[in-house]
Amino acid sequence: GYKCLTQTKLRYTKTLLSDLMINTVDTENGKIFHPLIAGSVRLGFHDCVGGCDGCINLNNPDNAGLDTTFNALNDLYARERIDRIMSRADFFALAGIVGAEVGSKMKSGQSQVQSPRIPFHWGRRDCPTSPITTEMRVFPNALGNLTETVDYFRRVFDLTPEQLAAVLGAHTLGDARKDASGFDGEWVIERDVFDNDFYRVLSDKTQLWVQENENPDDPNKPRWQWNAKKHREGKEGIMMLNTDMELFKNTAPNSDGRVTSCPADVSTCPSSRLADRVKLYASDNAKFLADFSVAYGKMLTTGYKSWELRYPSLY
Ligand code: HEM
Repeated sequence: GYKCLTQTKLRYTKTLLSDLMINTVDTENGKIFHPLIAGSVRLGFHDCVGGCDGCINLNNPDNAGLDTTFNALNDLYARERIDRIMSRADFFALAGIVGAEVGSKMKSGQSQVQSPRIPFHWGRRDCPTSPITTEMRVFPNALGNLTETVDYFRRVFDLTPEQLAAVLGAHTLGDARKDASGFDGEWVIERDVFDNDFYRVLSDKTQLWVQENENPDDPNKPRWQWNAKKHREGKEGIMMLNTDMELFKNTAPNSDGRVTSCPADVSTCPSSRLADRVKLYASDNAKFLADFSVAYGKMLTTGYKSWELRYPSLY
């Protein structure tokens, strides 16, 4: 096991991670983005389902799309001998934290940045086959309704419904891909910027939310999602998953994820019980970042008793 982690070594590892995230770029539709920012925040979450253990099963379809981030982080961990400093599970959790921090600084033309402050404790243990595993963990169903999602996050992460509403704001980062999850599009225009934009877009009626199936040819794998008609003229596809939309609207999807009550205009469905939270976060970025930090920080300690994880020491 690891005996101690100093603030100095923690700061050093965080710098390696943020440099990697800033220096790794990709382009889509002629726009540059930093895929490891979103990927790291998602990986931090996925590694902690069933307990944070530094082990990912890339053959689980719910991990589709994580491979780029997984490989880049594992390369860094090996190349810089971070295995001398912390477990891989600690490293993945730290990457999630750094992803949110770097994303919060990606806003252009902003004089004063508001950043999340996610607590980092260390002492996580890796599974014996780290970084890979054949274990099949169960991830939330993107076609599901609010009750299912609230139950999942209470059971798996001990989060309250309000904390669920806060962590889903992570979807302001990154995108969903046809060749990964089968869903398609970005949640907001600026996919690298971590702020409360997810809630502003979600609660914006002028987006004209319409439910569409992105995979109509395979009846066994429906991919119902909410597309914003406002942006559909261009290539930019702004979308929400059912589970995102359910934070704001009570859409009553059936078991396939299809909505029949308001598919052509979500604004005609009634408000969900978390709609006021969505509006609160939409109007208050500092409050969102504070609540996100607590809830995501809690997710990143899943599977450990409080005394098993420690703050880094000063010396
Ligand atoms: C109801 C719960 C959730 C569902 C159903 C869900 C589902 C998904 C899906 C389908 C994708 C697209 C994957 C792809 O096609 O590449 C995605 C991406 C993402 N998710 Fe979630 N997610 C949930 C909760 C969360 C949480 C709690 C976090 C972190 C706190 C998170 C962070 C992300 C990020 C950052 C991406 C973008 C990844 C990238 O661009 O590489 N998600 N999620």
